[in-house]
Amino acid sequence: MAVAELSPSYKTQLNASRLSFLSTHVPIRRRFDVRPRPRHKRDGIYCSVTSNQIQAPVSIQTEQPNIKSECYGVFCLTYDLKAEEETKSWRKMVTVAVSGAAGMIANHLLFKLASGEVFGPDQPIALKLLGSERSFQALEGVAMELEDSLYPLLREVSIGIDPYDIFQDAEWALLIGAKPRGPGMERADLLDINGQIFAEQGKALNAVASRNVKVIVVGNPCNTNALICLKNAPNIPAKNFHALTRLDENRAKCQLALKAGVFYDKVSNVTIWGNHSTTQVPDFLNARINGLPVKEVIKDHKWLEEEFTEKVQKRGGVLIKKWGRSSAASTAVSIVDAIKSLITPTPKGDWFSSGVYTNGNPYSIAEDVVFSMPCRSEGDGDYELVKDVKFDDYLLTRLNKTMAELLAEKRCTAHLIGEGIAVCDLPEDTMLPGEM
Ligand SMILES: NC(=O)C1=CN([C@@H]2O[C@H](COP(=O)(O)OP(=O)(O)OC[C@H]3O[C@@H](n4cnc5c(N)ncnc54)[C@H](OP(=O)(O)O)[C@@H]3O)[C@@H](O)[C@H]2O)C=CC1
Ligand SMILES: O=C([O-])CC(=O)C(=O)O
Repeated sequence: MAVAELSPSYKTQLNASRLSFLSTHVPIRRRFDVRPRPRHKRDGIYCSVTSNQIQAPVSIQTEQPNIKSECYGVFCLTYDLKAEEETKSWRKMVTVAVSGAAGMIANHLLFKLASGEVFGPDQPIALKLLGSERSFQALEGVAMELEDSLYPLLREVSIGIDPYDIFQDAEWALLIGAKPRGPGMERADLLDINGQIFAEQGKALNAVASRNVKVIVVGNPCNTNALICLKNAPNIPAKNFHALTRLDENRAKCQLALKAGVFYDKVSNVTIWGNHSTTQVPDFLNARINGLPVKEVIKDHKWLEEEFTEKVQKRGGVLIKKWGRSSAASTAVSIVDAIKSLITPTPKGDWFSSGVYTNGNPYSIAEDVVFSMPCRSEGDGDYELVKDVKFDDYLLTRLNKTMAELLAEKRCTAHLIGEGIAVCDLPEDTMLPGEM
């Protein structure tokens, strides 16, 4: 299945005895074994997991023809880490799988993950990058850039096109890859095409990922993709699945700060309710500026109800018009924020937004959908929904609209979640933030 490749630059650096060691004595072990290794042996960085269709040039033969995959490139090097005192205080490796890894968002995100910015300066990381035949070359390019960045914490990188390989033992799965909606494409078609991707990835996570994997779905339509993914992964707690609405929260905070003339760290308690679409509801009723209710600080309530809400809902589309492509850097930042919100205790009195499974929610939101709601975490990867939030007629009317949209998306993907035949009666104006 996998074909070994030694990147030419490394080939030239290796002396003959090392090469002969690699070609004959590479210990055959699981690629993603992250247990501490005796004698501080370290894998190289770059390992490829490919399917039969991908013809990577062969340069290392291990003489065991039945081996499904093997290390290659710099990933095959071994190092004596005895001298590296700092590694003694490092934590156990964390394994992070990323789909759409050759895409624009991933191109920002991967380097943040590898740098230690996300999981901390004592957290070694294994990155497992999922692409496709279409993107495999680009994926190799991404892996090469990761190699060349010499991140001390980045201990393993593997690339591949089979989610059953790439999701093996994943503790985090950041699902970014999804087909963009092309001109003339019906939203129902988009839901179906992407839904199939997420159904397959849900099955793969169910089969091979860590039982406590945390899944953040970014690829759009992310709420319904997350629902499809979790429904296809019955052995993983539904609570572990998130749809990314943190970018919307960040956008809302920015607009409120701008209007109030304060720096955005003064804005707290911002909830995005519902779907990551133009029906999303940025909640200014419960949000605070300098600890005060937003409505006491921003007296222009018409602006809040009309301009602010629409600005947040359509920010993605305005940016696409200016930039010519959708938000990538700020999305990557918001994925980092979303992860950090789960692995660090939420500041007292505050909360964060995430699209999560609605079963058991205290707000009377329909069960069995993925809906963005206010969450708090102890920093253990888990979260609880915030109970003390207020509702008024304005908020409730909009909550009902975004809920109706999500229920329609769910009906439209019934065939992917084991609920029979799909019926697509999506509201006409169902749009992603980037579509306008
Ligand atoms: N939730 C949020 O807040 C946001 C979500 N998004 C969404 O994130 C996703 C990724 O965005 P971005 O990284 O900018 O997009 P890119 O187009 O740069 O990358 C997307 C990746 O998706 C993969 N993909 C999977 N299936 C298909 C398919 N059938 N056809 C084409 N490509 C496919 C491709 O990788 P490969 O070939 O390797 O599979 C591609 O590299 C999009 O769905 C976008 O709408 C964007 C911004 C914000
Ligand atoms: O619509 C898109 O693809 C981009 C998007 O989600 C956003 O900018 O929020």
